[in-house]
Amino acid sequence: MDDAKRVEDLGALRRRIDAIDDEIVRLLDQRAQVVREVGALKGSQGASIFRPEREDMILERTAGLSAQFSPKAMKAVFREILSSCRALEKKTTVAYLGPAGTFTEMAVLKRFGSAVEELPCTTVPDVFDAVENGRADFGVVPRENNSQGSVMLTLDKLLTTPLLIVGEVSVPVVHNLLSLSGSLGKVQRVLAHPQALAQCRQWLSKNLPHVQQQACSSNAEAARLAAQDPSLAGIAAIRAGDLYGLKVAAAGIQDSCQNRTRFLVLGQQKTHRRGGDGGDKTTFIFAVRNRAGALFEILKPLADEKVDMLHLESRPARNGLWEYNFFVDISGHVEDEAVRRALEAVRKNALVFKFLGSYPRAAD
Ligand SMILES: O=C(O)C(=O)C[C@]1(C(=O)O)C=C[C@@H](O)C=C1
Repeated sequence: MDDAKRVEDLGALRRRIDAIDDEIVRLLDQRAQVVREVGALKGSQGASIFRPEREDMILERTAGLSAQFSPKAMKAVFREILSSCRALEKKTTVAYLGPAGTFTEMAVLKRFGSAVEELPCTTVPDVFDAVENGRADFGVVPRENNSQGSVMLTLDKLLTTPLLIVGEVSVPVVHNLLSLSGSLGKVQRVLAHPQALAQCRQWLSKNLPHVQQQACSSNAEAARLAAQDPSLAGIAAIRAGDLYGLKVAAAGIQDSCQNRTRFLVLGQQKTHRRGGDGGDKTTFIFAVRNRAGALFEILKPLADEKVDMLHLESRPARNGLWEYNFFVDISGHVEDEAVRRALEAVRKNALVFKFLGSYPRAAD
């Protein structure tokens, strides 16, 4: 085939691609038009614009439709379509534990897509305050890491906040050693959030045994500082490295390759039932009087109603009496009859009871 023919063929193929792209945009515009109508209808009923359970259904349904693309690729495309469509209904502001480049920001992007106004906050309580005071529509905070356990500041705020949990996001935690040079030999001090230092302990003691370690308020802050001094390296996500112009000195240095963090999405309005097997999750807090069999008795209605308990955790009630608040995650939605009845029974027998929300369970 001569060069002229090849250029002609390439031109023809690209013209076909352009025509298909025109069609995709035409369909996206059509979708946007319908979403605007949904927005107007919901606005007139005072219904919430963000419907995570509906978005999850769309993401899952469309993930399996393509003959060419993987479910992961389809989800990435539709996440952004949903994000832009939602923004046509209403601008959404999301507060999160910042700065930009943290895993919490990655959780924001995974749940909401990029068509949101981001409000980075310096502490977990600040995120709660931003949503409680109406400066943000939603908040995203870390709840639990599967190797380091619970985030106490989040649990403590859940005890008193009027907000509800409206969703959860699970993010794989991949730590990287980032520096200006990208050379391991030049690193004289490693900076990171204490959780990240703990999650990379074995790697650090094996590969940088004599290098000093310094705790920072966040991994993104560690990356920011590393960008100012060539002798420093920060442990952070690749995204933080991109933001601060750092190179990768070592990738994937976390000790567990299963390392994930679960984040909670906080909001003002209840989330509707998604349904399906294991599709929803409900979280509540209770306290009981300290006597024999109290915990067994209060949880018995869950067993009676065949409600699956996913997580049980205690925190000191801080009243000086060695009493505890219990944080519970169960499978199902409060709109499910069995869950409603079980929660009613728990509420009746508890000294303290606080419903924190029913929401779609993170898919991965
Ligand atoms: O179905 C809705 O309630 C919509 O507002 C539409 C839509 C969408 O783009 O499909 C947009 C935002 C919601 O979070 C869920 C879905």
